Amino acid sequence: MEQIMTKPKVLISDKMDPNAARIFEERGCDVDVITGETPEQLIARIGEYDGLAIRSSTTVTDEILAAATNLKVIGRAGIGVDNVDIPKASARGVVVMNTPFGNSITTAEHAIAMLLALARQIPEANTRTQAGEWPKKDFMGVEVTGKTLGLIGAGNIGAIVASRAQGLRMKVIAYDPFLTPDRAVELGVEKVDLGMLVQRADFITLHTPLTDETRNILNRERLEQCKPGVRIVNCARGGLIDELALKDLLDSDHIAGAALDVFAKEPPAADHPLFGTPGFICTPHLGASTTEAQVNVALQVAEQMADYLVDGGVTNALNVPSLSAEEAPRLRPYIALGEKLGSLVGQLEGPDVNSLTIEVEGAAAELNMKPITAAVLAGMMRSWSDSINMVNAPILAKERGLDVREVRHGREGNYHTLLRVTATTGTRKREVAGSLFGGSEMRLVEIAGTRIETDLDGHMIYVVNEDAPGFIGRLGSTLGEAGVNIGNFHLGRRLPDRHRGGDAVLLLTLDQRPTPEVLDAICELEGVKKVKALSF
Ligand SMILES: NC(=O)C1=CN([C@@H]2O[C@H](COP(=O)(O)OP(=O)(O)OC[C@H]3O[C@@H](n4cnc5c(N)ncnc54)[C@H](O)[C@@H]3O)[C@@H](O)[C@H]2O)C=CC1
Ligand SMILES: O=C(O)CCC(=O)C(=O)O
Repeated sequence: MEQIMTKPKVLISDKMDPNAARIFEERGCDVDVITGETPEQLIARIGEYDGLAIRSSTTVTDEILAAATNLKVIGRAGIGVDNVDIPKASARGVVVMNTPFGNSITTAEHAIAMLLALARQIPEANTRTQAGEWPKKDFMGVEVTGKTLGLIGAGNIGAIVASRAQGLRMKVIAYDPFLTPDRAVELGVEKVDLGMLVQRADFITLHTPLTDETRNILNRERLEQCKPGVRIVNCARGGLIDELALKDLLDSDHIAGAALDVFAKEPPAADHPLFGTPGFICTPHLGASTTEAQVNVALQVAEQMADYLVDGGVTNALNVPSLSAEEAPRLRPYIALGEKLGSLVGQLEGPDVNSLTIEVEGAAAELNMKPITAAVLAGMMRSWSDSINMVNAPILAKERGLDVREVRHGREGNYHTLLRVTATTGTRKREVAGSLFGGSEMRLVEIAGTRIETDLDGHMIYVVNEDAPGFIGRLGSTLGEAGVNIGNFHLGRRLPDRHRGGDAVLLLTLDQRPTPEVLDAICELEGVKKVKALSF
């Protein structure tokens, strides 16, 4: 993917284990650690950075992204990315990554700790005992052994909670629309619907992201349907539970206990209605706060971001396909070739292109095609519109309704490796092909049905003319009279017959950009059918 030639600059804007800064430095990045800034301060600063490493305190809004004119990647040292406007980041071509496993054990352990704390009312018993009381009779707890735990969300953290709860001899049921029956068997959990879960569970723990579907998943109605005496733990995201309804149902003793690590608004107001409610306990979003988890996520986010900024590798990105740091160097010349071929068809056909076919053959057919396709799209659309890169090009192509096909040929062709791009508009079809010589030197090898072999570099002119004697001389004189020097000259006859008297295709590299007057003069030469200035 995109590679930075100067030293990449990274900002760590949230409190993060120092290993992150160390890794960035070791990987050749300049790094600043500046935490606790206001959004305005971040907006003023962000323009100078290529990478932004965050936890949950920094909220990356479109305003911040708009000011982040150099930003290539945002790395979340953690799982939830609801503090990043991912659609806006994608539209601006910024990769968003997270570390999906680094803190999952820690967060699952926190959920189990909260569950046991609720079952035995440990926080309040502790407070009163240390205050000099001996309130033994006020704290009758419940055993968890033999009780039913209802998991809402059985992904990474939910699965770990299930295994720990099974160790405590609990029966685990789970509501997760994406949980397959096979996976449920593997986890040893019973898959149920949400209605069934709330009716049967003695304890409920939540482990979903906050989405439009999960917001208020435990709303007042669902909370009222819960088994009387239920205890609920949320170490996932605020907003999954209706906090006011939770307060009312704790007050009425329908719910025996609730433990929140996360709140709809963080930090919550000092007079939050749940504070002081009997049976309610909370922690300040501590789910991921262990030494082990913070080292894990810091190391992982820094390695991933450096892979991208230094080598072009992409891991755990939420808005682009993965590309390993080993694959990236092999793909880099194809990405460059794809961008050039895309740019060529984009310049020749303009924004009328409505479908694009990308074919790979020979050695190219062994590679991950997604980055090559993204490069062709970026090259093509960048010739019509600014701020396009490999991250936002596939999204913008989809928005435009561009039909994009990828074809991988097993056949052996004339070239060791070949990338062919065919763009169609309502009326025309444009086919170009390129190859790599010596592993990395790119060449255009076919255009308009004509075999040719040229670099696509600098200022060029593309000419289609009737193949007749004297034309090249007249063209040379026209350019010479205008003071335009020809650097390179490539000529081919159109396939398949390549007969004399048909059309010829010329690609000229010039030392300077041709003026509109020069192009008009070439257009007027006898036999000229098409002239187009190109630049790469
Ligand atoms: N308190 C804390 O400090 C931390 C909180 N978290 C939160 O925990 C959440 C879960 O993390 P992981 O398990 O790693 O994520 P995950 O992506 O592995 O699992 C999420 C699960 O939720 C399920 N899900 C999605 N929509 C659902 C719906 N409408 N109803 C029921 N299930 C649904 C998915 O199918 C998936 O299995 C994260 O999204 C994050 O917000 C994560 C780490 C630390
Ligand atoms: O970074 C943190 O402390 C919060 C972790 C978290 O919420 C997450 O990883 O989703």
